[in-house]
Amino acid sequence: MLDALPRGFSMLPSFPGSGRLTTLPGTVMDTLINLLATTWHDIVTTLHRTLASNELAQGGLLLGALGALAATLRTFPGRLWEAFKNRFTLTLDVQGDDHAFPWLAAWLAAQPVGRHLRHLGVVTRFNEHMGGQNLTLGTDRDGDAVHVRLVPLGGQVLLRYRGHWVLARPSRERRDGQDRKFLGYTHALTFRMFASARNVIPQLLQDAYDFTAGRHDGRVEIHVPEYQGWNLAERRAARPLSSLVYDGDVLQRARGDLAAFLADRAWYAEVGIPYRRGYLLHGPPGNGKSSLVAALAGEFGLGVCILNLATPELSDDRLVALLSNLPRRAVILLEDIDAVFHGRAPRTPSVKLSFNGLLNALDGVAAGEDGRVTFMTTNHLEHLDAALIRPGRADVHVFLGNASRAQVAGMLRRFWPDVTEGVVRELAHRVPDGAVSMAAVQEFLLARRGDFDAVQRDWNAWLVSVHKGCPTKLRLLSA
Ligand SMILES: Nc1ncnc2c1ncn2[C@@H]1O[C@H](COP(=O)(O)OP(=O)(O)OP(=O)(O)O)[C@@H](O)[C@H]1O
Repeated sequence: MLDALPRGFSMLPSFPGSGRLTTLPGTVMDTLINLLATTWHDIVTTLHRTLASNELAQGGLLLGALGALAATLRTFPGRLWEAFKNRFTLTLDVQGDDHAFPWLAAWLAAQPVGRHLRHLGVVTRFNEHMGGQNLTLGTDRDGDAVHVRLVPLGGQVLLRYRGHWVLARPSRERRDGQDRKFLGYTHALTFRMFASARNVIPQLLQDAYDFTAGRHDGRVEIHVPEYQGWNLAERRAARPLSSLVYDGDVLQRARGDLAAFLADRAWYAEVGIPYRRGYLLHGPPGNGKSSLVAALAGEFGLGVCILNLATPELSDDRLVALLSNLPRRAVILLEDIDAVFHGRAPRTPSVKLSFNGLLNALDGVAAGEDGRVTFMTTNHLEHLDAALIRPGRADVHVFLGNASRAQVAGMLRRFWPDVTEGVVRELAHRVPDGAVSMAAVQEFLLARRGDFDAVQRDWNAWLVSVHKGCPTKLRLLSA
């Protein structure tokens, strides 16, 4: 049939316009077809002649064919497995920055087969929920136990869950920023199972959640930003609220307000108000702003996400992502906001965040059902733009000033509960109201821990020394 076609080659006529093949005149079509057929015929004939007369070419072809076959056979099981996986199995992926990750990781580590995971990591700053094997190495200077934990980072195990086979695989990937700067690791968990196991996934999630829920041990989890999510940096023993001494009913009001907010979720939804509350703690340094946040968090079993707004890595977009990605039951703490903006202007060129970006992020959608509790602290209320601290962004303003006499007395009682009330009051009375910070009082008492005579002996000299540069207060003191 091909042989019957005319051979030869002739120049194609040029066609005006955008003529398509179907519009070509019949003779031109014929010429084109003939040309293609002739070329194909020539190729086949040449190949045939070469192979018939050249053993080397024959061998080469055979080797090539065998190579192709071997390659196909080699990849065949993999491709068969891929096809099988796609057809009959399903995958459940959980990324490390997702709230469900610690539940599932802990659940997996607690399964008997979890012990067979072969890629382990050692962590000393860990979340109980990470699961793994806890090792106690000794005690530190304070007598607190020093733990490390072996956590699964890789490998895979096959386990049986509610009558289904599940292949579980923890993994982690290195994350690099610009110029290959190491940013940390991204953790993930993959569960692969037969498609028929789809209906046990909700139960698996429920079991993992139940496994970790209610395990709160009273420690406050401190989170720091990691990329667009949060990383558990530390678990601190919660500070009891009773260990803090504030003036008047400051503490009770702050506690009551937060308690009411946490209990009011349904009401907020009902009246359509975004479920969030902002607290502004202001006053001179060392008077318990950060301590109050930590103590309230411990009291209500909340975590604390500490965010430094001045860091050059914090852009407007990243702040929005971080605020909408808070861990469950965690408050956000923006410390020393006056160090970032003076009015609306950034204090240093390294601050990437814009003032409007901060306002928008604070106004953004509250994170999930948990709502959002924001604490801002500042030593200089007067440096802050009114827009930042208006109700809606900072609903409750709490002033924590220097120690009042009542606070000094309270601190003395904490250190020496057995000292008579008369002595405590007399010592406290010598301190002018608002003249020293609570941190300074604490430091003085700590240095004389267990030696009340030294406290009485050094009290006046100490007051004079902390009042250097404050003549009015000194006069009061010596009066
Ligand atoms: N009202 C208080 N009651 C008991 N201890 C206090 C009080 N205020 C401060 N302290 C003690 O002083 C130290 C410093 O307190 P904290 O860091 O909370 O102060 P701050 O107001 O946040 O300071 P800054 O403004 O410098 O960040 C803490 O160790 C804390 O125990």
